[in-house]
Amino acid sequence: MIYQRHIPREELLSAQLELLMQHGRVATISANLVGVIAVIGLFWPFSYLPYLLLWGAAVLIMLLLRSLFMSNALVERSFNSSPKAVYWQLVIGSALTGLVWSSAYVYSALNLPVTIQYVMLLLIVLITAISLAVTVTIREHFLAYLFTALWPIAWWSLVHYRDEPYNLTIGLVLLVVCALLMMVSNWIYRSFRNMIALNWEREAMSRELGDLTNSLRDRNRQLQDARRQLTDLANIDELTGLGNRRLVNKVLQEEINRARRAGSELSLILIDVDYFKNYNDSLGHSAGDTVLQELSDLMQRATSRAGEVVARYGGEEFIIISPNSSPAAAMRTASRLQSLVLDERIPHPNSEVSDYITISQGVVTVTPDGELQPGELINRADEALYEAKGAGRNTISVG
Ligand SMILES: Nc1nc2c(ncn2[C@@H]2O[C@H](COP(=O)(O)OP(=O)(O)OP(=O)(O)O)[C@@H](O)[C@H]2O)c(=O)[nH]1
Repeated sequence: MIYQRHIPREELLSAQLELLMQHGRVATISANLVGVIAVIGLFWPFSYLPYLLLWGAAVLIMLLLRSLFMSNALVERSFNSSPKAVYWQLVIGSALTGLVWSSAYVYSALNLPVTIQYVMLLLIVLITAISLAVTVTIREHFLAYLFTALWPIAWWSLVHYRDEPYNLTIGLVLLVVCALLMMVSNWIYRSFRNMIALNWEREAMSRELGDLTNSLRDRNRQLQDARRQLTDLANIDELTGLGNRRLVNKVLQEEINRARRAGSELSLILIDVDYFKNYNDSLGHSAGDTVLQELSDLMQRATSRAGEVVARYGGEEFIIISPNSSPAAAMRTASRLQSLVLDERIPHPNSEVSDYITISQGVVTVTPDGELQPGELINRADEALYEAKGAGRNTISVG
């Protein structure tokens, strides 16, 4: 489920701070640096040089500290851990820079030719415009600058309207400019904030989508496992743990196809317990079950060739599918199984052939042609088994 989320205030502030420092750092510092150089150039002929240089050095140190602070905050990502602290330091830095420019203007108005005063005003307006463009992601950062740079100049000009003919105009125009800039900064700031919030929401949603995709992938894997387990269960005989008739049909078809392609031999051994009905009747059905389980273990021990499959074909009938197996090899497997069963000496109280459990086996080997079907192969093995039964049981007959 995807929810419409709204960016938490702290995260919004962190994102704004990062944007401001990434994009505003170089531009703000460069604009102020150019301003300092311009002031030194303009004031040079009219001021006491050591004081001017001292002022320039102080402002440069402040700019350098501001730049270092921003670089540091970006590297250590302190705007994430303590955004409020970074916010206030940036706002204070901005206010201090504004004060530098308003005081420089007042100084020029009081001590320097009027042309220099106007050039200063132009310079400060330019720096303010640059500041607006690059630092407005934090509105207060820009407003702190505006109210310490242009705002004091406006009021100073109005108060000293008699000193210069244009002071009144400058004061009034600057008040209007300040009001306009406040409106514009508010408008740009809102756009930025929406952009950041939208971006955050998009990232949050894509993160959630990623989580959803992962959990869907997990569920899919679980379903596939469950399906595989179900298929396995459907192919397994519950009593003996061997493959069942369903598996025999599937494997036999596959092995016939493979042997047909490879032109190789395929052997089948059909096994039946002798006088098993009598055994059940004498010792009970559950004793019969135990015998079937013991025999299935022996069959697995008797098979050793790669790809051989032992399965319970039904009732007390078992089957061994032996790929790439010659008649001689199949006969060896059947003989080994017969010996193992006899060696086990499982008492049979009512067998006409032995005092112990015995089995009869029908063996058939084919090199499948284009026509051979699994059923035909089973029938041939069944006929051989029938022969073995007819020959007195506890025997192996080859079909
Ligand atoms: N205990 C037990 N008996 C089973 C199971 N499945 C089939 N049988 C029994 O196996 C016996 C098979 O008997 P028949 O097919 O008459 O053959 P037989 O008595 O073994 O005689 P021959 O095969 O001719 O030697 C039946 O009594 C079935 O009830 C099983 O899962 N457990």
